[in-house]
Amino acid sequence: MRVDIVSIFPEYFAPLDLSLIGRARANGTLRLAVHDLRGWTHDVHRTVDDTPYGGGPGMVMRPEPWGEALDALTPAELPPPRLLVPSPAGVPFTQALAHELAAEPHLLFACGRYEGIDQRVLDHAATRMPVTEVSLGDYVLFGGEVAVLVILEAVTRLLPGVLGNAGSLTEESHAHGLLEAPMYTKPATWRGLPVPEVLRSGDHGRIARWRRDEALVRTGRRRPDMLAGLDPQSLDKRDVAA
Ligand SMILES: N#Cc1c(-c2ccc3cc[nH]c3c2)n[nH]c1N
Repeated sequence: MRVDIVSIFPEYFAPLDLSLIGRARANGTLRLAVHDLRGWTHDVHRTVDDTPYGGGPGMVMRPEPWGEALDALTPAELPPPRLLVPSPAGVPFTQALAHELAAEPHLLFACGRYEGIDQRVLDHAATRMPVTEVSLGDYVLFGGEVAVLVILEAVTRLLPGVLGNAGSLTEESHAHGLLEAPMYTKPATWRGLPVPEVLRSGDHGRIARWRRDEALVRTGRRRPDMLAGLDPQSLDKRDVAA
């Protein structure tokens, strides 16, 4: 997968040299480049923002640098990337969207700052490539960089070979529409607290049932909205009894 990121704070992405993302870059699974938007400005102050038409607080990111940046990163001889624009007004970023993005050959992230990017940048880009405004959640950040770090981590861990134990992907929260069950490791008793006996029973059928029940109960208590969204086909009669 190729990933390009455009930001006025390229140093925000230094952490992408670390850990599993760093390894994915080193082995070629992920080809990532970070670009400073100011490289596409032409004035002495390298200006990227201006006052909003119609008035209002703050500044808006100018379209010209963005237009030149997106042109430079989407050469006509290559298939267009999917443009992702973090925004409080975006569609929710979910595990399902992470899987969708993990199947894309080329992602291009546009990190806004100030009050956001001039809308015409997105409108014009949409004439040449798929554009998705995406939001991490219902709160407001200073800019898109943190969102890109989150999205990139969620997507990269889904790429083949990145996670040493691909089995993790099948049992984790949101992998099957539920929150994951509680996890335990040694010692068997810690500060007087024992590991649930079933997990030490060696009875894999009982263990699987216990984990499913715990996942259903935990999801019902913490995220009833997820239960409401579950495909009834994914439940069996034992789930109903839980
Ligand atoms: N994704 C996302 C966001 C943002 C966000 C994204 C981009 C910019 C550019 C200026 N301010 C921003 C806030 N706030 N909250 C979210 N869930």
